[in-house]
Amino acid sequence: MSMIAAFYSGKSILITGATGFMGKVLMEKLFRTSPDLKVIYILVRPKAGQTTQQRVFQILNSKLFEKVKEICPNVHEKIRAIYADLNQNDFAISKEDMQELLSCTNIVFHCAATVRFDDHLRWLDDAIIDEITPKLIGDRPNIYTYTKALGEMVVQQESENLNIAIIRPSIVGATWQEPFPGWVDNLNGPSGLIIAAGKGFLRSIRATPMAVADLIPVDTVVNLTLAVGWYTAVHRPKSTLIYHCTSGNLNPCNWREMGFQVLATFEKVPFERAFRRPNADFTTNTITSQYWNAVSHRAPAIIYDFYLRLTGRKPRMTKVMNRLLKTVSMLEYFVNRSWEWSTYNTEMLMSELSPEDQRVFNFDVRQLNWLEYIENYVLGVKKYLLKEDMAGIPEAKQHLKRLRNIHYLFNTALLLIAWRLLIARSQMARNVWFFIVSFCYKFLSYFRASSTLKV
Ligand SMILES: CCCCCCCCCCCCCCCC(=O)SCCNC(=O)CCNC(=O)[C@H](O)C(C)(C)COP(=O)(O)OP(=O)(O)OC[C@H]1O[C@@H](n2cnc3c(N)ncnc32)[C@H](O)[C@@H]1OP(=O)(O)O
Ligand SMILES: NC(=O)C1=CN([C@@H]2O[C@H](COP(=O)(O)OP(=O)(O)OC[C@H]3O[C@@H](n4cnc5c(N)ncnc54)[C@H](OP(=O)(O)O)[C@@H]3O)[C@@H](O)[C@H]2O)C=CC1
Repeated sequence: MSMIAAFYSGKSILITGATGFMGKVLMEKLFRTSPDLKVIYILVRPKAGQTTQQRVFQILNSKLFEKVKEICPNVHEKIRAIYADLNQNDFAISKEDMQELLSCTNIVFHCAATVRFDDHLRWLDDAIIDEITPKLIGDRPNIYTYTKALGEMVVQQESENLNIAIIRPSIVGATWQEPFPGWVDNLNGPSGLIIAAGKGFLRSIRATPMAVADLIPVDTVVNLTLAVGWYTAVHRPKSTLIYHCTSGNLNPCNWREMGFQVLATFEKVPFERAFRRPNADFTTNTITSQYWNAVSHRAPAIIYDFYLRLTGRKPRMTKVMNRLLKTVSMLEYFVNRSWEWSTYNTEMLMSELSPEDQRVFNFDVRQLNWLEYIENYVLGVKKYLLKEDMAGIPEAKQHLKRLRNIHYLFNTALLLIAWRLLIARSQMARNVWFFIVSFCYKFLSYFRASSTLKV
């Protein structure tokens, strides 16, 4: 019997950010392993024209929750969606709901956050904020990392007699094993770049090939989170423990290996209707990177937009490319550095788990096979983000062959034009050209003569 699963049975649990990537996987795992938990309160705000109830309905009807619905058929009765907006005073939670939460909640998992890198700080006048932001964030690469640090500080300062723990995941990726491999539902982190590369938009990135690609599967983060919840409540450590949920020092993989495997998977399962053939060059040099941005990214976008204009359609590729390059530039900080995270607390926790718990709540990233994981990740991006059917693979491969032929044709035409221009302007180029032509002619004549002799 899993002690962790038993711990959550009969409990009332509050999750913030349950509609997000990690929150959904957390909720799914809780229902699957502790189906007799009492209730999960989730703080939800209406979004994109959907009410809070519609959002919950959509989550429960997604593929992610298929297994849960078999194990816990009354799952919808065990979710209590509470209207909330964490940006508002008292989170905009009604008095009755707040009362219920305060009196019934046993455990809180706080996952909500805005994960955009460029959100604005709000408390002051915009002009003042813009001026002081660089000073406030100091060496940090963006407002996101600065506000995460502030969040940790507030939690530690205000915790009083609560048992709390902090989990710091690195770059969270698709599921490794549970409830099935490769599940992902948003464009953050590597997922957006995998799409951009697979569709042939992104062909070069300023990244350090040997830097550690510290990815961590979302189900690993969730398993650690649930184990931490159990340990913190049962063992009540004297101080607030920080758990690094990272792969870098236990099972490192670098960006070069990762890029290579991503490209290898595109060969087997290409994405549909690619703009260009997928390729991923990593360069550390700023000038080379700018060159590739001009030649490999902006120029094809401009040419394609020209073609769209010629055929009476609205140009759009330059806009898409500008957005993509902006996103890539925001992620560059993380792909050009390696960090060493202490996994002392995480390993200590692992040693405290029973063999059964180590199996059910596995967060031992040493068991992760990167090649298999990345292949499943790319497949997951294709299936769950792009919603592409596997039946379309032969057509996608044909399309890539056509793109390759267009590429060869285009390059040959370019070479001929360049050569023609050179010949027109330079005596030396003309001499080289006549030398090559006469050499080829003599070569062919010799072979013709020798084959005639044999006959
Ligand atoms: C073979 C190569 C593999 C190489 C693989 C390298 C992986 C290298 C990963 C490093 C990753 C480090 C991460 C560490 C720490 C966290 O893990 S924190 C969680 C991660 N957070 C993020 O990734 C957020 C990054 N994104 C942003 O901050 C904002 O989207 C940006 C970059 C500022 C863009 O803002 P914006 O111009 O206002 O654009 P926004 O309205 O957000 O979106 C515009 C369009 O772009 C799309 N979009 C948004 N985000 C993305 C995205 N990430 N990608 C693509 N499209 C996107 C939107 O869907 C939208 O499309 P439409 O709806 O218009 O059709
Ligand atoms: N993804 C990653 O690579 C990493 C993530 N993390 C951290 O893990 C946590 C979860 O991230 P992830 O699931 O990827 O992020 P998502 O963007 O997928 O989810 C964020 C969640 O927070 C909710 N939220 C944001 N603002 C508010 C608000 N004002 N009121 C109510 N709810 C709000 C969102 O609700 P809604 O659906 O309504 O927008 C959503 O449920 C975050 O704390 C993040 O910083 C840490 C390291 C890496």
